[in-house]
Amino acid sequence: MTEEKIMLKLKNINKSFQDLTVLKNLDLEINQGEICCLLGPSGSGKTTLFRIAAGLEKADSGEVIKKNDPRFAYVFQSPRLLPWKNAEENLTFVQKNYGLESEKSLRDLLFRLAKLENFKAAYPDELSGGMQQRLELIRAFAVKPDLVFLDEPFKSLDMKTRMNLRKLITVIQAETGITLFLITHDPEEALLLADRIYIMAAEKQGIIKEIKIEKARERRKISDPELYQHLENIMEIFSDLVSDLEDAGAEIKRLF
Ligand SMILES: Nc1ncnc2c1ncn2[C@@H]1O[C@H](COP(=O)(O)OP(=O)(O)OP(=O)(O)O)[C@@H](O)[C@H]1O
Repeated sequence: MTEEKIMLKLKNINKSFQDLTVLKNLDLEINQGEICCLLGPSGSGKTTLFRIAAGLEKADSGEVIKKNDPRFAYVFQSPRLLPWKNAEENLTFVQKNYGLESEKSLRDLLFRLAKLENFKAAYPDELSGGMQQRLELIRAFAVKPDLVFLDEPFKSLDMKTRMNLRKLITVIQAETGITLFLITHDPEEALLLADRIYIMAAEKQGIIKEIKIEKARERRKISDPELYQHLENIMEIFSDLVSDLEDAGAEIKRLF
C-alpha cells in the first residue's frame, strides 16, 4: 500500500488483559476511502483492536499512526441516541459538538436517504429498532467524518433491515468517499461490503489473513465465483479453528 493513501496505521500492537494475550505484534492499515472489515468469531479480539484503532483504548505497546488528524465518528451495536432529543436534534447536537455550523441541507439529505424525513420530530423511543439504527448511522455521517468506526451495527437486526442498512452505507460511502472501519462476524456481510477484510482468530492473537476484494461493490453477489471462493476459504479457516472439537467427540460421548 502506498504511504500517501494510508489513513490509519497500526504498528506492532500488543494488548493483554491480565495473563490473556489478545493482540500480539499486530500490524494493520486502512486506506483512505475504503471499507475495511474486521471479521472473526466471538472472542478473537475484534472489539479490542477496534477500540485501540479508534483511540478509545490504549495498547500496551505499539503505534497508532493517523494521517492528517482525521475526524472520527462512531456507530455502536445498539444505538446511543439521546432519548430526550428528537431525531433532528440528535443530529444537530453532534454537529454542534464537532464544531460544525448548522448543516441543515446535509441533515435533510441524510434524513431523505435514510427514509426518515417524516420522523425528524420523533423521539428515539417512538422509532422501531431499524429506524433507530438508521438514525444512529446518519448521525455519524452528519459530522462529515473522515473515518467512521462501526461496531457490528447490524447485529440485532432482521435480514431486511440489515440489507437496507448495508445499501444505505454503500450509497453514502460511494458519494462521499468516507473511510469505514467495520466489525462483523458475518462473512457474507464482509464480502459484500469490504474492499479489505482482516480475519482475526483468538488462537493466533491477531490477524490471520487479509483479503482484498476488487469487484465493484454495487455489482457484488455472494454467488459470484470470486466471492464464493473467498467465502469457502473463510469457512475453511473458521472450521480449522474448531477442528479440536472433532477430536473431543469420544470424550463427550463418554461423559454424557
Ligand atoms: N476489559 C477486559 N478485561 C478482561 N478481558 C477482556 C477485556 N476486554 C476483552 N477481554 C477479553 O479479550 C478477548 C477478546 O475480546 P474482544 O471483545 O476484543 O473480542 P471480540 O472478537 O470483539 O468478541 P465479540 O465478537 O464477542 O464481541 C476475550 O477473551 C475477552 O474476554
